[in-house]
Amino acid sequence: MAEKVLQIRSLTAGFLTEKGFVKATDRVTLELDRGQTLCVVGESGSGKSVTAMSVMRLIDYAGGFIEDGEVLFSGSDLVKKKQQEMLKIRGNRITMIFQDPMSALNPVFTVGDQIAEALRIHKRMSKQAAWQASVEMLRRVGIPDPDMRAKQYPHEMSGGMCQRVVIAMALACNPELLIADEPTTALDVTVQAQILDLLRQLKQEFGMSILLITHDMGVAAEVADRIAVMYAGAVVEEGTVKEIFEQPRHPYTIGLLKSIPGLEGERGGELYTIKGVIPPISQLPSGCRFHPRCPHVMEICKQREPALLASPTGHKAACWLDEPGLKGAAEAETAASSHALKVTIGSKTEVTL
Ligand SMILES: Nc1ncnc2c1ncn2[C@@H]1O[C@H](COP(=O)(O)OP(=O)(O)OP(=O)(O)O)[C@@H](O)[C@H]1O
Ligand code: NI
Repeated sequence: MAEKVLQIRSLTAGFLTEKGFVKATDRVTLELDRGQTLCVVGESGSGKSVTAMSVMRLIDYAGGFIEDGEVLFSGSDLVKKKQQEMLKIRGNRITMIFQDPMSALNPVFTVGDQIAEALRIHKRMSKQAAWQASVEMLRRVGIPDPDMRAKQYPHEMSGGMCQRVVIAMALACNPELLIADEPTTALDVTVQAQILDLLRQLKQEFGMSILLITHDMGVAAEVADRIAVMYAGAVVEEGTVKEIFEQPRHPYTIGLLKSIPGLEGERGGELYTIKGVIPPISQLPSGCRFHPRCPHVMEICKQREPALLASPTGHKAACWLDEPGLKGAAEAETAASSHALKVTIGSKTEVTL
């Protein structure tokens, strides 16, 4: 069995509002093997960032809190840690990068100084050693002329270059886990691909694990080992990239795959959209949270919540269609209602939906 760097168990986190406690994640369970990349995908508001913020215990500072569950990092529960203890972990053993690199950088310090600062705090390096290490980090993230660049301020660099600096900062302390929340969303497509390549390469070099959050299935196809699909605060499907793309089990996942833009399907280029909107988690429907939008809804879906069940290979889905006995009827329905749609993701994965 591979060693687990992160085990999120039944994590319920949310915010105190005028209406009381409002959940943003609902019993989220996720696991990440050491050296692997887990992508968490889902529409806006599905609870991806709140999950990440909970792992970092940054949720405490965003007006929220963890109501229940465990976040085991290398076996110890971060939920039970004091913020004082988290200071030694955050920015050191677990680091995080965000969508907007500018907001992660301080405009009044040179980028070299900012990377060096992390090393001085967490690794107690001397000023000179930290500076040298930060120039070396800039080189490793593919910044040309790192000696000169280290002396520059963030505003003197492009967005893509700044994201490289942020990655250099995040990796300087050699973290066990990197959490990346939509790290390429703000960048243009070419730069996006370069940053994804860089993350893939650095994961190998540094032997770290990555939890990557994205709403983009194409990004997940590029970098993930495993993919977890979240819907309205809950994980509805989880499996290897191959399982998710070639044998998706949850109708929500199938909908997400069908709505990947820029793919040649047999539908004349028209983009598929999942009907309806994601409900606020405070107003979840009865039964399966996806049932009002599900093209295969059955009576039981309206009444009872399906459990997230694993197949023998570990591919998990929370859907009544998987229930033996219910499956036959549903398959007949599915065959009648769906047209075959072939999509190609990048150069690797071909899926028939
Ligand atoms: N500071 C906050 N106060 C109150 N509610 C919040 C706060 N931050 C997030 N939420 C709520 O928590 C839920 C989950 O939000 P979250 O940011 O985790 O979604 P997400 O999947 O990351 O979406 P996106 O793709 O838009 O980033 C949403 O309903 C959101 O409104
Ligand atoms: Ni988010």
